[in-house]
Amino acid sequence: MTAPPLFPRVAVIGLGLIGSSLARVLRADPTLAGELVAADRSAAVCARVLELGLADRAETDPACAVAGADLVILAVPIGACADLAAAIGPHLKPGAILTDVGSVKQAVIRDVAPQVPDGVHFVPGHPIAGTEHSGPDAGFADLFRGRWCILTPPPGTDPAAVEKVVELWRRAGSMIEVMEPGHHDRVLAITSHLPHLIAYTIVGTATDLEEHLKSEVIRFSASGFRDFTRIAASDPVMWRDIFLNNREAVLEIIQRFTEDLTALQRAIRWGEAETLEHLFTRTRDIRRGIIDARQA
Ligand SMILES: NC(=O)C1=CN([C@@H]2O[C@H](COP(=O)(O)OP(=O)(O)OC[C@H]3O[C@@H](n4cnc5c(N)ncnc54)[C@H](O)[C@@H]3O)[C@@H](O)[C@H]2O)C=CC1
Ligand SMILES: O=C(O)C(=O)Cc1ccc(O)cc1
Repeated sequence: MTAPPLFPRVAVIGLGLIGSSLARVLRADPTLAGELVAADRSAAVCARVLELGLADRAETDPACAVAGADLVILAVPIGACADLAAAIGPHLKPGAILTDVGSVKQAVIRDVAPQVPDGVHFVPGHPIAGTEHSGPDAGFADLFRGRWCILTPPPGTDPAAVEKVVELWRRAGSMIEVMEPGHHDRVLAITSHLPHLIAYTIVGTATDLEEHLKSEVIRFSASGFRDFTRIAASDPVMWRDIFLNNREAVLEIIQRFTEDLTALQRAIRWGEAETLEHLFTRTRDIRRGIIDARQA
């Protein structure tokens, strides 16, 4: 007799880039998941998910989708989590595990935890992997391979539930780190949220240029600007929600960034060659450190 899968029934809510990538991981490993139920508020997404063979069933009503599920994964924009948690909370099976993939953790915990009934285990998570694309066709099973996934379980969370979510991400090929949610939000403010904000700003500045200059920018765009346009093409609703929900940490890091930018502005104005070279040497060391860590 074969052993039952780790999660006999899984419900994935939100079948965009991340949800559909996870669905592909779950589909590929019968020892990981049994029945897979998809829920998305878009009927078109539900239909596409079934066409792609990513789920056994697809529902537009999340409450129907979570009934009887052993694992429920929220993979929707952060701003949708509060209402969604309220809608599914009463329908979660006792003993079920609820997890999410949101890019900000304190706000999601604030919005979701109060809706989680006793006996259901909430293990918040965040895969540090993605692209600028959205929707069920954009997902792929290898998205998480070799990338970090950060879990931020509240104190007192059942260790067996945390271990099961760790195992899910291990099977997706990720490396796992457990972190306090506030710390997660500060780290991501600098490593992910500020870079996206800078990209949106640079591309916005180029967009506002006079017409003739703008067409030259597009025509002759060198790789630096092109890289920024990739990031600035990321989903507007998702990033709106990230900035609104990681307000404190992002404002703090913008303040520091602005001070550093002003210092650079000053160095350029006054021709302080050494200041510029010194900073650019330090930043090159950071890049080398990242590459070395990846190869280690
Ligand atoms: N895109 C990325 O690179 C990464 C995204 N994340 C997080 O993953 C989550 C999902 O992001 P993506 O997959 O990129 O988004 P996406 O835009 O590709 O997909 C989101 C899906 O959720 C559905 N949806 C929205 N509100 C809903 C609701 N109330 N009920 C049911 N379905 C709903 C949409 O119809 C859509 O199909 C976000 O919270 C984001 O912060 C985490 C890591 C990377
Ligand atoms: O596409 C990129 O460069 C990303 O940075 C993807 C990404 C977006 C949001 C996250 O919370 C994690 C990863």
